[in-house]
Amino acid sequence: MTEKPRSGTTRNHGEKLLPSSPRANSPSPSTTSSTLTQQFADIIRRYNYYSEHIRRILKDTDKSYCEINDTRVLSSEKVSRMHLSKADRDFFDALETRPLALIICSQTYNGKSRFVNELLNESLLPEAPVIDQYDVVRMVRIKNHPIQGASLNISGSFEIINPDNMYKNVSWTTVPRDDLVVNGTGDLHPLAEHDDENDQQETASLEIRKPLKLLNDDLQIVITPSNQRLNMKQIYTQITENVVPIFIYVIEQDTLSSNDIEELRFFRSIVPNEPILFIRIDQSTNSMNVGETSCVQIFRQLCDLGFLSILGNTTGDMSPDTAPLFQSDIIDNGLANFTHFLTYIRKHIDRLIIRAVSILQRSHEICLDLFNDSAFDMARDILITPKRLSYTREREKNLYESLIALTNSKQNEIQKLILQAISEMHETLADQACSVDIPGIELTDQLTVKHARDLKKCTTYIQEFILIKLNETIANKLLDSINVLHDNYVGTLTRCLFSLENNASDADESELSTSKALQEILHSAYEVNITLPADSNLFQILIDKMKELFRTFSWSQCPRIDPEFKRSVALDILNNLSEVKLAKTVCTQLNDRIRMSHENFETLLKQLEHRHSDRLKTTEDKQQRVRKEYTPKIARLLLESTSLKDLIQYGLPKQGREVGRGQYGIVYECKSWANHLSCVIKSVMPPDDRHWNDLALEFHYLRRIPEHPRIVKLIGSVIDYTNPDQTPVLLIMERLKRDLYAALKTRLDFSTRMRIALDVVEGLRYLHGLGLVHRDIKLKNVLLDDANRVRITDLGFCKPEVMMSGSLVGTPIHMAPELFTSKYDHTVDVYAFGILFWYICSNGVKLPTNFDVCSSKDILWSAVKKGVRPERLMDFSDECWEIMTKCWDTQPSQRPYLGEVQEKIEQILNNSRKTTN
Ligand SMILES: Nc1ncnc2c1ncn2[C@@H]1O[C@H](COP(=O)(O)OP(=O)(O)OP(=O)(O)O)[C@@H](O)[C@H]1O
Repeated sequence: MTEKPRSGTTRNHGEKLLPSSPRANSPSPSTTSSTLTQQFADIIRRYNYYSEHIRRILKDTDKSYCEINDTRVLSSEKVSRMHLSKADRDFFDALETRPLALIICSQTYNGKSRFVNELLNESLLPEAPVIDQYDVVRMVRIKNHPIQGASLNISGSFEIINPDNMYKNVSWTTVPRDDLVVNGTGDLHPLAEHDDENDQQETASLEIRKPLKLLNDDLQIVITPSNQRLNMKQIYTQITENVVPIFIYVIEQDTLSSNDIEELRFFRSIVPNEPILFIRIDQSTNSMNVGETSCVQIFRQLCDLGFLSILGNTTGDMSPDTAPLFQSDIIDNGLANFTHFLTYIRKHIDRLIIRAVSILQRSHEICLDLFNDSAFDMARDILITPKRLSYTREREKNLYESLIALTNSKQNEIQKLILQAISEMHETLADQACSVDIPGIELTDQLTVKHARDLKKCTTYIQEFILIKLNETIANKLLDSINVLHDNYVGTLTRCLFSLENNASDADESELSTSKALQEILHSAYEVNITLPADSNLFQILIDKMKELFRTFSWSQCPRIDPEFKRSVALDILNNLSEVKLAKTVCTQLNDRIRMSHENFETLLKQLEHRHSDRLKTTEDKQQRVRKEYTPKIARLLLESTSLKDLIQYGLPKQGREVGRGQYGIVYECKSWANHLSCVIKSVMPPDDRHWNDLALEFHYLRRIPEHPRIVKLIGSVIDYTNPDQTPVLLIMERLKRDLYAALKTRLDFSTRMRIALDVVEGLRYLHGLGLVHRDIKLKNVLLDDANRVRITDLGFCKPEVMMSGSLVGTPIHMAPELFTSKYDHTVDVYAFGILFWYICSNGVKLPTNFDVCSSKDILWSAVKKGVRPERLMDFSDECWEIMTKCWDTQPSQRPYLGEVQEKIEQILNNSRKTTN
């Protein structure tokens, strides 16, 4: 698409933007050839103008997404969610690179030629009887070109079919029959043989180039072939090749034949969402009167096919995603004037642009949602991870101390356990030892050992056998007594470590392994070793003890290694075990083991803390970039895409008289816009990028807030690009009667004022419930309707708590002292409400004297920081005074919940009503 100069750039603010809005620029009822050409040109200019904006927004969007991708503030999975789909990209590519084409279809060739000739206002195509209904007619492409010419083109190629078929020195005014009809004769014998070359000749299209006022580089006409042996799909591919199609179906017979119906049905099946404009013309070239009966009949047939609806088509609905089938339309008596035709073409083109801009808008919305979610996740991570780490440390310390205390206190118990195990198993073990096979020992016929060292081996083997058995029993008993602790501590610790591990999952592998290592240590320290497997330390202790006991054993007697010997060795060890010594050694060993594990745990936890603190630093950087850089950038793109959509659909709002002024903009009345009566236009001219961003965020958050009776309704937005040096952003909102400042000037009765206070609290609670903080509550941002009910406005500083980066914003007298520390939360709104409530109770707009004496903003702020607040006025009741003083408490944590404030004001209101009654 090429850039087109804008025309009619004179502008009466709010009245006219060129290209003008669809409604403001409706074609005149009777369209002559020259106005038709003019209006067509306007439509195409408008299309180019908006396309250019869309291209720019798309380019900026791609650039921003690239940056977001490169800086990895979002995971690649999230980034892929906001990227445009392949189908969307193809759509943009088509809009950018292809011209629009009116694709003219009809029941007969004659219908098409009559319509096209009428549209171009010249006899370009031969009509009946030169071409008859059985002629095989080529597809024709008509282009605007300064030099007249024609050629035969093969579909899908830029080549012409054969140099002989190039029409040089075309001088005709009407295309000769032979150039249009396949084989020139018009006879297509069904049994005629076709080779490839003949097929190409037959299906080649005729391209006509000539100076045509109606067309231009961005608009062509394509006439579908007639009676060709191609199927509908091939025809569809051929006629839509390299163009953005607008389908026109000319009906020139009384009804649709079964063949027409079949073709239309097929068309619908291959492109269900493509709308068609049906244009009914009469059969006779002379009469323009069309019979009503046939009109009704055709209408019914098209309804049956699903192109039209008895309820009326929805061409007025500009939503790009809804009911595309019913965007088809029908025009009766289509050649009489082209008014309806032009209206349809403009709406169709608007729909294309709206679809494009909606794709961008949706992508921006997804991106901002992802930012919001990730800002929330990051804030939570930054807040919770250190707490989780210290909790883990605490729990482990508790576990360690309890285990040490337990093992110390359990020495007696362990001693008893050992004694009990020995006595329980005494006989059984002795019996089992009798039948034990000792491997790797060579015995004589008398069952004696051949070498002295084998006797020691036999003895050791039986001793070990006994100890393994004993070990199992003791370990199980020990484990039972420590199980309670395991459940209490190890479970919690494991869970805590697991979540730390999960937290670190976005980070590198080493963090994962640290967490894993901690888990392993936990298990080895407090679980695995307590089960005392055969190769555990406890076992080794017992073996060592045994060795001490049996050092004096004499082997000179050379006993027989028979069951009796085995039993006596077993009994020896069982009888000589000292449970006291064993228990003590077991406890010491357990203590050592636990202490060692505890120290390991501490070392690794420190490492984990370091890694998390590095990670959290990166997270904080990301959080700042998301808050301060990317969110405003995408919000601005969203403001542009949404505003462009609104501009195309509803045009520029008409600006009425000024109703108010803020620091950043002027508010004008506007009688109606976008089907809304009584609106205001807040016109803001952002002086720099920062203000642009603030405005874009205000727009974004206000737009995302579900409708609520206490929050002003945003109807839409438009950026006025008329003057490229000054592009005011117009936010269109519902109109209210006045602001609270104006209302208090006229004085209000007590219950009305309490009602207003309650409404403000309700609105604030709603915003806080959505995670938003208003940050600029003041008299002028509280709007009142005719019944003095409130709608909170000016969400310029309103942000989700997780997106706030501690900026100093607000209106001085309403600003809480902690705003200067950069660390604050939603309670700044409670503070501001306290000041607002002071005004409400004072029933006026006079500054509190304590503030009035401050000669500058800085003096006021330093007084506020020192605790200076508005003075109590004579007629303040205790209850009201208590509410305001609590709300403006210096300590944010001491300020009341708005729910409590609401209850108290309700009580005050009820009491006042009772007194009045
Ligand atoms: N929707 C509305 N209906 C009626 N009047 C409105 C509406 N919105 C704003 N106004 C009037 O316009 C004035 C300016 O509004 P605006 O939101 O631009 O600025 P502000 O809140 O007064 O100041 P600032 O933006 O500097 O904080 C308001 O004080 C109010 O009187």
